[in-house]
Amino acid sequence: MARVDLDGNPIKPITICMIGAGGFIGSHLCEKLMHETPHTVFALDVYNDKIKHLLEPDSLPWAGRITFHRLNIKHDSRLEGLIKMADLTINLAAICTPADYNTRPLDTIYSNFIDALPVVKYCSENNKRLIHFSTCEVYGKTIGAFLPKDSPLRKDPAYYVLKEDESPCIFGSIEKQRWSYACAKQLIERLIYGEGAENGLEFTIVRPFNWIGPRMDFIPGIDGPSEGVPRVLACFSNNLLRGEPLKLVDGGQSQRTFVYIKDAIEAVLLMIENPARANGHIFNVGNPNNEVTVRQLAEIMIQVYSKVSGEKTPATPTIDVSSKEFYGEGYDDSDKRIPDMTIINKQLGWNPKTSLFDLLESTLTYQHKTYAEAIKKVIAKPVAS
Ligand SMILES: NC(=O)c1ccc[n+]([C@@H]2O[C@H](COP(=O)([O-])OP(=O)(O)OC[C@H]3O[C@@H](n4cnc5c(N)ncnc54)[C@H](O)[C@@H]3O)[C@@H](O)[C@H]2O)c1
Ligand SMILES: O=c1ccn([C@@H]2O[C@H](COP(=O)(O)OP(=O)(O)O[C@H]3OC[C@@H](O)[C@H](O)[C@H]3O)[C@@H](O)[C@H]2O)c(=O)[nH]1
Repeated sequence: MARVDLDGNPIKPITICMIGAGGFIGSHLCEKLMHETPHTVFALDVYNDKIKHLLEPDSLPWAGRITFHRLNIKHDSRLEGLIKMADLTINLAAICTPADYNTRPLDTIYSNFIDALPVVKYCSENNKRLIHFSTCEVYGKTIGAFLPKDSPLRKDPAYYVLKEDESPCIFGSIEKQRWSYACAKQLIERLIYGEGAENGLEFTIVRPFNWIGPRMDFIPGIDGPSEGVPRVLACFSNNLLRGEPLKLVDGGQSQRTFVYIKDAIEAVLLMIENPARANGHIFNVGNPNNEVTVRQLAEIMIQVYSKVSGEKTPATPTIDVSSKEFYGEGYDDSDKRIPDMTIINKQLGWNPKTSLFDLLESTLTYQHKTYAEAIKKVIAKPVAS
């Protein structure tokens, strides 16, 4: 049965240059493209651990449709040629773990702005379509965050719902270096938008709202550095696997909406295969129905993990820590992230399906299956004298 786009036109196979294909989102996107479409992928990244299962053995049904190119886009002459050979470039490459933003602000700014400049240039000069991954963090803080704590207006959606074509970008002061990432992402968005307006670049910008699922980041001391600080799903998974209390930064009062990676990848495939509907647009991709405070997230994960692992919940399941202690100087946070869904509904007819409980059940099942044995060995091993 020939595959058709949202307007009933047959979808013809294309070649995609995917930068950062070896990461969390990239690995799921490569899986989707190999399993469900005829498209060809050049997978560019410095690592390929998360996509190795797609690259070998040669007997895989899609063999030949995905090739891995180990390169660092900061300084690799192969980049332009690969963009020119493809029909579409998807740029996922970034330093995107908050623990780095205030501790490695220069690397963060270079990674999220400077290093993306040649990608945009090569696409624009060669009339190639670009799908660029930004972040919901470009919205920063809500307008409501500045209202008095007891103001009834805080309940008014006009003060907290985040809309691509209306909401401002509100960051903390310069010494709050956490915002180095979001501000770099804002400026690359503005550059891409300008290339579209002035030079006709066909672009789509994606603002992910906390996509979570298997293969996100790493478990410190197992498949990442012991001192590494990944994003909250991996931090909490690590604490649960080790039977440690989950650390709630500044009491875990910040709110987030989480969307299952598999739902979100559906939205990206719609953007890839419906260029006429996606070009020129910025899209929120998230699940407004899955809002929790970080403390509530911890509580649900504790409950689900004990169901998945059969282990009982430790006496002290959570502890509060200060952001200064956990992240160091210059941390700041987004208070609330609820995506307005009007534009993505209208253009692509996409909506998320998976509840927070269900996505956490499948993700923690994966985490427990993948890491529990290795963690037991590490815990059992006497500390090196
Ligand atoms: N996961 C989310 O919830 C989320 C939310 C908002 C924004 N994003 C954005 O989506 C994109 C992908 O995020 P992710 O969650 O998959 O992160 P990730 O860290 O798992 O993936 C990023 C990948 O880019 C690669 N990369 C970084 N710099 C590179 C370079 N110079 N050359 C080659 N490869 C390089 C990394 O090796 C990594 O594999 C990022 O741009 C991020 O800002 C993700
Ligand atoms: O162990 C932890 C880890 C994190 N947290 C808190 O959990 C919340 C989420 O933290 P994360 O590290 O997952 O990342 P954030 O949601 O703040 O930003 C992320 O959003 C989407 C993308 O732009 C990036 O992947 C990243 O910037 C923050 O309030 C953080 O302070 C804890 O309370 N305890």
